[in-house]
Order: sequence, then structure tokens, then C-alpha cells
Amino acid sequence: MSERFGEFVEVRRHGFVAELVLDRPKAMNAVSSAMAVSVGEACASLALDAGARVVVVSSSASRAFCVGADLKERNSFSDAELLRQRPVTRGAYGGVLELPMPVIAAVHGFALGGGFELALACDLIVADETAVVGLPEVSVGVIPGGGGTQLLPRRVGAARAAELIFSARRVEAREALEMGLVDQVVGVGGDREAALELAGRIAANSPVGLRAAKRALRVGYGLDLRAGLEVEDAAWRSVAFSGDRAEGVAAFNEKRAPQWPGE
Ligand SMILES: CCCCCCCCCCCCC/C=C/C(=O)SCCNC(=O)CCNC(=O)[C@H](O)C(C)(C)COP(=O)(O)OP(=O)(O)OC[C@H]1O[C@@H](n2cnc3c(N)ncnc32)[C@H](O)[C@@H]1OP(=O)(O)O
Repeated sequence: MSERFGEFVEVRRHGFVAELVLDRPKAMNAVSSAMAVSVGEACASLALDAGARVVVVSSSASRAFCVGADLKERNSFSDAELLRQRPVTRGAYGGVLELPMPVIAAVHGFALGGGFELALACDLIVADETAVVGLPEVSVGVIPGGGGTQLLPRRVGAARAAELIFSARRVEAREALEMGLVDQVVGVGGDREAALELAGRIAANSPVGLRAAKRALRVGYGLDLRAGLEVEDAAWRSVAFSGDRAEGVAAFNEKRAPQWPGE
């Protein structure tokens, strides 16, 4: 089953895994205003979809995951249009970043600028050997405005993030793995399959537990230890009396696979 969101985004279902496909291959998924709106709308729909336990963000473009903001479209923007586009951009990134379930980016080819920021907004990044990532915004007179200045340091530390953003350099798959820019590298063309396989394994776990664990990880990160432990405790309490917990404990003791109620 699949659903289109505008011309450039499709959401497909694979059991409890939803796949958000960036589908503007002729432009290497360069993110136009229309595409940003569609990404935001697709995320708003997925956020309310209890059947979507894990989301994979993939690309139909053969040479790229996403090459960032559509520089052709932006070349024609007036100052007013650029400012009007800003909330749309933030809405799209926020939509991905705030998805309540685990999100995995399947990256092949170029993931540059806003395109890599989109991958950074996901929880995990699975890349193939062709992946080339980077935040080249300062080379076109802007800055990573899709979360990159905040998300990249959280992945690789402040100094490495500074080196990548200041130099605007591209990083190929193997070095990206060593640096922690991506979490897995697979053979050429294998990123989508590997991401869907990982998503399927994660989706076999409690949806209630997955969402609570993501909340604790996201909200607690960056807090001091005491505050972080309070965030964890609140997340623990949110699942302590859930149907999923009851089913998980019962299934273990009855030596059977759990049938998660998802509540
Ligand atoms: C889905 C996300 C949801 C959120 C939405 C957010 C909106 C967007 C993000 C905004 C966030 C704010 C800050 C972010 C800013 C940016 O992202 S700035 C742009 C950063 N990206 C780049 O700098 C990459 C630019 N492209 C290149 O470096 C090269 O094109 C390449 C990708 C390395 C490929 O090179 P090569 O193989 O030599 O091919 P080319 O001839 O250069 O390109 C082929 C055609 O593709 C067009 N193209 C490439 N990139 C873009 C682009 N970013 N925008 C528009 N078009 C692009 C290129 O012009 C060629 O077109 P033709 O000449 O018509 O063939």
C-alpha cells in the first residue's frame, strides 16, 4: 500500500515499517518549496499512524539521497519569498526530527547540505559504498539551516563538526563511517534493503517501548545527569502499566512471541 504526498513524496507500507520516499529523481531530490511542504505533510500523517512502528527515509534518485535546498529555485527567490520559505523548511525538518518512532535514513550517493541535515534528523543512517555526505552551505554563502549546526556536533563532537562545516568538504562512505557520520555502510545499492531489514528487526519490539525510549534518548540528551535520569523515570512510568508491558512479560513467561497491543 502506498500514499502520495504531492508530486515528490511517497509513503509506502511494509507491515509495521513505513517508508518515506524522496521522489524527485530528475533533480537529485533537490528540496524545492513544494517538496518541503510534502515532507512536512507526510511526517504529520506518520506521527499519528499507530501502525507505523519504524520509519525509513529513502530516495528514488539513483545518484543521490538529497542534494539539499533547490539552489535553482532559491536563485529566483525574492527576500520576502526566502523568508516565507523558512517556516516551511523548519516544518519539514521538524517533522522528521519530531517523529515519535525510530527513523532510519537509507543513503546512497550525495547527501549534501539540507540533504545531509535531513539524514541527521533521523535516528540512524544506513549508507551504501557510494554515499558522499557533507554540509557545504558556507560555500554557497549560507549556513546549515536545517539543524546541521546542532545535530552534527551531537554525532561527531564540536571540533569535527566545525571542521566539516567550515571546510564544506564532502566525506565518502568509509571515512563517514569511521567519523560516526553514518552508522552502517553496505555494498553498492544495498542501503534501502539494509535499512528496511534493520527497521523490520526494530519493529518486532514494543511500539510503546520504542516511542518511550526515543523520548528519553532525545529529551534527556544534553541535560545534566540528574535531570536526564528524571526524564528516563518519566518515560519508564509512561510504559510501566501499558498493555505492551503486560503482553511482553506474559509472552516471555509463556515462551511465545508477543502480540503487541501498542498501548
Ligand atoms: C526533504 C527535506 C525536508 C526539509 C526541506 C528543507 C529545505 C531545504 C533545506 C534548507 C535548509 C537550509 C540550509 C540548507 C542549504 C542547502 O542545502 S544549500 C545547498 C547544499 N547543496 C549543495 O551545495 C550541493 C550542490 N550540488 C553539487 O555540489 C553538485 O551538483 C553535485 C551534487 C556534487 C553533483 O555534481 P555533478 O555530478 O557534477 O552534477 P551537476 O552537473 O553539478 O548537477 C547535476 C544537475 O543537478 C543540479 N543540482 C545539483 N545540486 C542541486 C541543488 N542543490 N539544487 C538545484 N539543482 C541542483 C545541477 O544544477 C545540475 O542541473 P542541470 O545543469 O540542469 O543538469
